[in-house]
This record gives sequence, C-alpha cells and structure tokens, in this order.
Amino acid sequence: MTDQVLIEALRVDTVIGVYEWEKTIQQTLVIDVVMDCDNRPAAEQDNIDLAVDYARVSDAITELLQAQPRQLIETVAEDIAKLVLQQFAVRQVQVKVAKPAAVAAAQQVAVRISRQANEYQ
Ligand SMILES: Nc1nc2c(c(=O)[nH]1)N=C([C@H](O)[C@@H](O)CO)CN2
Repeated sequence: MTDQVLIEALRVDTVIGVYEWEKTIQQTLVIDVVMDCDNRPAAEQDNIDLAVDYARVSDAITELLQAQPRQLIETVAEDIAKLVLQQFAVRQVQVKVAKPAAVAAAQQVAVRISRQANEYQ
C-alpha cells in the first residue's frame, strides 16, 4: 500500500537562522510534507474524521514553527516530523524545509528527511 497525503509549498513566516541579525527578523520557510498513511477508511466512509486532515496538519505545523525561534532548518524538519508522527495517524513522513532567501545566487536551499513512527516509540 502506498497511500499518501501531501502538503506542498506551505509558507510559514518565523524567526530562523544562526546569525544575530536573523534573530531579529521574520523569514519565510517553504515546507513540503509527504505522509504515508492508510486512506481507505476515510474513503470508504467518506469521513474527514478518519482522514489525515491536511488542513489540521498545516495549522499545527504553522503554530509549531511560530511558537519559538530556531537556528537551523534541520531542527525545523525534525520538529515537524516528530509532530506529524506523534499527533496524526501517519506511518512515515518525508519533510522538506526550504529557505528561499538564504543564498542570493540560489533559487532556494533546503533539507529533506524521512522518519518513521516507530522511531518515536
Ligand atoms: N545546513 C544548514 N546550513 C546553514 C543553515 C542551516 O539552517 N542549515 N543556516 C544558515 C544561516 O542561517 C543562513 O541561512 C543565513 O543566510 C547558514 N547555513
């Protein structure tokens, strides 16, 4: 089974960066999340309560990232993976965190990770 729910290019403004000047401003992160889950129960009953609700996940990620400053986009990716796997019925998650304004000559820079629910038990 290869069911997935995806969130693509979720934009979140937050305090992010290792340099002192970055700790005083908001910058935009762009988040992609791919969640491996079983979509059949929700589809069979046409019931949002049985689905991995991408709106709820998006809201939870935004709230998480705006709750505190972080230095590294690696930390952002790990914190998102942990939230998704601990709070939603997801077996495995891939998280990409891009920081479009970080390197002027690059369209964007990013990190990508994959984590499984059993890593957090
Ligand atoms: N692998 C990483 N490299 C860098 C990061 C990061 O989060 N992960 N961050 C910075 C600075 O904050 C940079 O974005 C400022 O422009 C540098 N390298």
